[in-house]
Amino acid sequence: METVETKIENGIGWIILNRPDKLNAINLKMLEELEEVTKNFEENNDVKVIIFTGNGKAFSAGADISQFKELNSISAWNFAKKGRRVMDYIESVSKPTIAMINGYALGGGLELALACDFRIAAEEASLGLPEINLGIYPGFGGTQRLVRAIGKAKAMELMMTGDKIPAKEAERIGLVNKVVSLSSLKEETIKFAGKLMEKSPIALAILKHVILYGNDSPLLDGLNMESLGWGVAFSTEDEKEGVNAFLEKRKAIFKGK
Ligand SMILES: CCCCC/C=C/C(=O)SCCNC(=O)CCNC(=O)[C@H](O)C(C)(C)COP(=O)(O)OP(=O)(O)OC[C@H]1O[C@@H](n2cnc3c(N)ncnc32)[C@H](O)[C@@H]1OP(=O)(O)O
Repeated sequence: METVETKIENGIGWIILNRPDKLNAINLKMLEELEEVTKNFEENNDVKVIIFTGNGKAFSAGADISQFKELNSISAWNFAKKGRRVMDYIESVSKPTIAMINGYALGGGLELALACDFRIAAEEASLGLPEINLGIYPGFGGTQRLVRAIGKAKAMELMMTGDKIPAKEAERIGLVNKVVSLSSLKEETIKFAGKLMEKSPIALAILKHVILYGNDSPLLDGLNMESLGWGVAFSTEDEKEGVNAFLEKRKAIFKGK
């Protein structure tokens, strides 16, 4: 891989954006590699949780602006569609995903973080969608995901002013789940991932699907999805284990079966 590093450690699949001299700006190559490594981790049984982060002082400063010089309306549309497809894929992965935001998360970088299930940020991080300052606007799904994450008023403010906000403010408005010091970011993120790894991966996968797609559907469809998925959970060994463990007053050990 040219633009991302990967490793698997203790059930965690790490995807590390690796263009630190360009603040991990997302070019076409990185988009392609992100898709490939995410697919590999989705299919690898050793990976229970996927964590995205960046090398150096940024998570990612967004799409690579230097590539914009060559774009016309059609190629820009195609670039945006490709980026969107990759972000949609990352969002749809059946395993829990965490964006570990170590520094700048701007533009397409924040859009990548928004495609993850959870965002844990360092106090020093700065977040925003500054595309409007380039005469464009978010194109990797941000116009839709940010509104759903924090509500229309704040989302419109962030996108239409292009202001960057510190991690603490991002936490206050519900854009990130947790803010910790940079020195404890990795440890705290691993601890959070550990909590997820104790759960049934099948129940998590069904739950994630119901939350994501149920909430984008009419209420009745979402509620139907919830009941159907709830029934499906009863076909698993994990459900039997969870219920038996409670009744036998012991900790459940889920096998993902
Ligand atoms: C077609 C589909 C598009 C999908 C929608 C997404 C759009 C976007 O994401 S547009 C990009 C939005 N992001 C930005 O506008 C942020 C741009 N960067 C900055 O404003 C600053 O770099 C900074 C505030 C994040 C950090 O400033 P500073 O600490 O002073 O660092 P430098 O500016 O010197 O940056 C170091 C190095 O990195 C290059 N770089 C930074 N961001 C990008 C980027 N988004 N694209 C390409 N290159 C970037 C910067 O040019 C420097 O490179 P050198 O000059 O070669 O050292």
